[in-house]
Amino acid sequence: MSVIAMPHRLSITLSETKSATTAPSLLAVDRALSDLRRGQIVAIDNANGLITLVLAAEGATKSTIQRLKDLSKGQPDLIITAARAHTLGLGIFKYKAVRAKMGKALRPDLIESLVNPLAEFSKNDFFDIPFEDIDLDSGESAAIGLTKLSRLLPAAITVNLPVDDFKSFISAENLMGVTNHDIFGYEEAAARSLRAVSDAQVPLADAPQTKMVAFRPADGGIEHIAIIIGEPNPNEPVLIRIHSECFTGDLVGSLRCDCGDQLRGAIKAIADHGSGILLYLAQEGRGIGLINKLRAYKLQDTGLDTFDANEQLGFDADERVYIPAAQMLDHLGVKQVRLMTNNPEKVKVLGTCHVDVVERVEHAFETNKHNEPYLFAKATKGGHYL
Ligand SMILES: Nc1nc2c(ncn2[C@@H]2O[C@H](COP(=O)(O)OP(=O)(O)OP(=O)(O)O)[C@@H](O)[C@H]2O)c(=O)[nH]1
Ligand SMILES: [Zn+2]
Repeated sequence: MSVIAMPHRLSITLSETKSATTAPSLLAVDRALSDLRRGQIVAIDNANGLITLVLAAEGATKSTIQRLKDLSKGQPDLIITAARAHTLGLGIFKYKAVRAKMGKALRPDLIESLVNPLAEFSKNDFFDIPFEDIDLDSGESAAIGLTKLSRLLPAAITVNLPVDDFKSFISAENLMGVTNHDIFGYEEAAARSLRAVSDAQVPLADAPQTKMVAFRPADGGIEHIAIIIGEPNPNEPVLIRIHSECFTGDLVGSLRCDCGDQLRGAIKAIADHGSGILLYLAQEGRGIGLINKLRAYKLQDTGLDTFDANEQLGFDADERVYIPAAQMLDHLGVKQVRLMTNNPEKVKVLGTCHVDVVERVEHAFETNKHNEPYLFAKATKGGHYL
């Protein structure tokens, strides 16, 4: 470990190598995510003698479904979120995941129509399929968690089977294995393991005195960036912006949202103030990923608002977590912040992550005809300040 003396009063600790305390559970989840995205089956150990074999619903094919059947000698189910079930008109469910006992109807085309609101479907196709609630701590709930972490549509094809020796089973079948406990704890554990791994001066057009610090979790997963402008004094409230990644708005100037203006506006405002920090969090599309955000945009073009579109896809209206932001501020020695945001939820959630938000600083910009419906929905439904 080396402590880098910064030209300003903040100091950061850089990890020389990958942390020796790398949690094996993080690694297992990370590998499972990659297998899932490649259409592979993943095995979840539920620590109760039952394992859950999982295939992501998105991209499932006849042959991968057949492999799941062969491995389990059983009939897999389709698991969707309660949000998706609700938008399909299947009623209100108690927990967040719902089992569709599809039986012989478990075909890629019908799966697609159940999980993807952009696909054609007829309600007649599934009117006789039984749907039931799934316990929060089950392997199937963990399977939904894995698909969300994979930034795929939140739906999984699963089958449970009794297995005495999990390790031997996954090794014999050449499957990636992970526990449900690891999956449920992944986001928080990854955030807690964030370490500053690299930093450099990067003069910006509107803020020449800028340093960027890159943070990486112990499993080598998703990285976040702190943009430090000037010389913030950690003994006083620091002016900060916590900005969620928006490829379309930040990078290529999309007019559908206000992100680009907020990003550049924050940099300018911090530079004008003299010092502060912008945390650039890799949680594109309020945590659903770019591909799903584009799907949400397509749904919004049919008249849905930004929150309903997320729910049609099976996601929560906002899937973001702010533990990474709290962890980065902690590493930078920042205790009290003046937060530039119009989102009351950010202020509230940061408080629960032990960041003392002493002031909310308004951060609104001119609207345009393309982003007005989005900003209107955020204000009227999301409670954002205008
Ligand atoms: N799912 C989804 N995400 C969107 C949409 N429009 C923008 N986003 C994402 O929303 C996020 C906006 O992030 P922020 O600007 O940090 O947050 P905010 O909740 O608007 O709060 P502020 O601090 O007031 O800006 C980014 O990740 C964008 O990619 C949309 O229509 N659907
Ligand atoms: Zn945006």
